[in-house]
Amino acid sequence: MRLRFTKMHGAGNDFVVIDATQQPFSLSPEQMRRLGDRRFGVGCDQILVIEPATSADADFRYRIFNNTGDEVEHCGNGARCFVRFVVDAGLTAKRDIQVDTMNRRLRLTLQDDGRVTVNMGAPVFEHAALPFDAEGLTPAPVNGFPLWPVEGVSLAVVSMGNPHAVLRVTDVETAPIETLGPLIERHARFPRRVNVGFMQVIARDRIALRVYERDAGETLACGTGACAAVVAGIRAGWLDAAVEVQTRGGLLKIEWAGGDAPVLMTGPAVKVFDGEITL
Ligand SMILES: N[C@H](CCC[C@H](N)C(=O)O)C(=O)O
Repeated sequence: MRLRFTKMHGAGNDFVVIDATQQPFSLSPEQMRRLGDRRFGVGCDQILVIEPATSADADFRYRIFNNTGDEVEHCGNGARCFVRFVVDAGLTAKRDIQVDTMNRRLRLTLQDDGRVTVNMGAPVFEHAALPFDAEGLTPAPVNGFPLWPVEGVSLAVVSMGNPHAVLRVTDVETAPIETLGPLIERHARFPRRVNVGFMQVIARDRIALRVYERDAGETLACGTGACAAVVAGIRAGWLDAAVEVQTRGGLLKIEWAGGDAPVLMTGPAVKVFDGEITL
């Protein structure tokens, strides 16, 4: 089938965006994998599919597939690229947009400087939300926030709609991403696997972050991972309510007032090229 797409990135986390409001979308998992393959297809971390809204007060629905073809619940960098796409494609005249993902309602605003602010919803700490199996583990609380011993490190577990395990490291450049990342990503205590964040606290308002993502491996940035890391850092008493997150692909700003307040993420969204592919 011939498919029109747009290649985009948010802080280096890259996407193939499919407008399914203007063309039928029905790819098999194998076709999705080929689309996402950096040698046999277009190549990306995730595939974003834009669909008409299915609820009255939303403007769109947007689905996210990792480049393995697995559908997932949320993608923060992708949400920003989604807004850039629908505005540039003339699919909406709005600049404040409401979109439904698999399990959340996001509110997004395209700023005058071209950055996008996303209301990412509130973090969830219940283990069933990830899911995380803490059976038999004794947490080591920091400032009353439980960190869980897994594979010899202390993990904060946070759901942003998708699952995150965050550990604090002294230097992200020397952190054992390649070994510990996959070990935790597919650890038995995370039955639906997990995104693994390695956070270096530089100051109370600045961290460096690398994320070994579920399915995709290390990406240059992870929006939901940045939210999860800042939330964990605030709960542990290491961070203030507004934090600049340095990722390998660029800077994200994350704000969280605590409790059941939503996490706000602001960052870039860039179109790279349009294309067509036959799958
Ligand atoms: N790999 C993630 C999905 C993409 C998240 C990330 N790209 C973001 O910007 O939030 C997962 O399986 O939950």
